[in-house]
Amino acid sequence: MQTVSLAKDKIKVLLLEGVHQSALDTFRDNGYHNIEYHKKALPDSELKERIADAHIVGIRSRSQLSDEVLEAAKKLITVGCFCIGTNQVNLAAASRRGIPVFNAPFSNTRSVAELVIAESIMLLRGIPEKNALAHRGGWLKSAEGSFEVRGKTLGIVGYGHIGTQVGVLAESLGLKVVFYDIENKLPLGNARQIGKLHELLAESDVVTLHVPETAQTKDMFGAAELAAMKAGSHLINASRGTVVVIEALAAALAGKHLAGAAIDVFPVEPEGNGEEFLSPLREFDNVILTPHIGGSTLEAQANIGGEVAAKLVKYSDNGSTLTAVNFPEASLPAHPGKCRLLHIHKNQPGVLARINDAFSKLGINIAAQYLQTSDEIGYVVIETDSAASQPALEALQQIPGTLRCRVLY
Ligand SMILES: NC(=O)c1ccc[n+]([C@@H]2O[C@H](COP(=O)([O-])OP(=O)(O)OC[C@H]3O[C@@H](n4cnc5c(N)ncnc54)[C@H](O)[C@@H]3O)[C@@H](O)[C@H]2O)c1
Ligand SMILES: O=C(O)[C@H](O)COP(=O)(O)O
Repeated sequence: MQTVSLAKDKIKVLLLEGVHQSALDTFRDNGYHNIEYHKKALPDSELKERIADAHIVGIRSRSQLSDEVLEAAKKLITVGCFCIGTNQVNLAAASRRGIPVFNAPFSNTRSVAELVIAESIMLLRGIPEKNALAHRGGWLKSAEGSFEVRGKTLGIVGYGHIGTQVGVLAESLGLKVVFYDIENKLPLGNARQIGKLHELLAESDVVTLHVPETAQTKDMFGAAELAAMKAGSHLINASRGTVVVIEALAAALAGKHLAGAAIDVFPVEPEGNGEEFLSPLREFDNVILTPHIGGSTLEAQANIGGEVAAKLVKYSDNGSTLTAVNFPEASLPAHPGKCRLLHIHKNQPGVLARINDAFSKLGINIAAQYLQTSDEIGYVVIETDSAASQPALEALQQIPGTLRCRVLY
């Protein structure tokens, strides 16, 4: 069990993958100066070493926080994903250890949507192959296979934060928008939800994928889905590399069933900028290949840095878990003049009663109390007078089912 009650200069913040300067500024502005910063993701063994004494860790999509890595992170109180995806973190393992995980659900969505729109235009004009040819000294001035996007149909798979923005931007260019989602979604503008994926595929000139990485979306686009797409249509994937079976896509391109594709994410991506990018798609001039940069604009990165760092600081200072992706969400007011105890436990009957009973026996007055639960986790926040903080913390540590306790002054 972990007990953390530390001065800010003792709290180590480990930031990886070159998160934006705005994250460092936010930590420093809030009194967190013990920051270890790395421009890249770390190999597993080094990650385990560096994370061992970290209280707060910030990553992007590259670092894998597996059960094993989290096991090595004995002091970790919270994780920030400075991106949207949280599939790189074993969320269940983090929950089991009482570690809330935060992300930036909106800040890079516009950047992805803009890229997708640009790629749709490029693909329908046949620009990728004309561009590639020109780089090799060729000249292909022809209207053959070159189309306006106006009046064409864009099929969006996953109509969430990114998919909806893609739809709105696409309509402003005169595209018809259809979408497929496992949930019933409010269609924006004139967009139309289609209940069956294959029906969407049959009528779309461009299909763009915006689903998260889940067990259900793994290999979601294989040979059958690609064959169900209109002959001469295009596929865009800026979601996750596991969603498309890349060999099946290569076969659909080789057989000329698809006229082109734009792929930003891959089943296996290079560890860093120095490493060679290997993919069966490299041979196709009609495929736009981008190195997972859908969300990589300076605007997005600056916003994400400030947003996620602020969430981590707030959790560390005040206990708020609002928008945590794996944890009961508690929005907590400031606690001037009181000490705040955070108690994270397995969600089992009787914990709150035991806490109140223990405090009552010790004569500790509870000034305020909050409880939020999820299936697995219970999160109790208690305010007492500062003088009572130590006995209160000791009492909390004895409660059966306790995963972690922390005191905030
Ligand atoms: N390329 C990049 O740099 C980049 C940047 C940002 C996000 N992303 C990826 O894009 C994904 C989507 O981002 P978002 O902000 O729009 O997420 P979101 O959660 O707002 O939307 C995802 C949508 O997909 C739907 N969905 C889930 N499973 C589905 C399924 N099996 N079939 C159809 N629909 C399904 C959900 O209901 C939801 O509407 C992220 O999870 C992330 O992996 C990539
Ligand atoms: O999940 C995301 O937001 C994207 O995949 C971007 O990830 P990145 O921050 O590693 O570019």
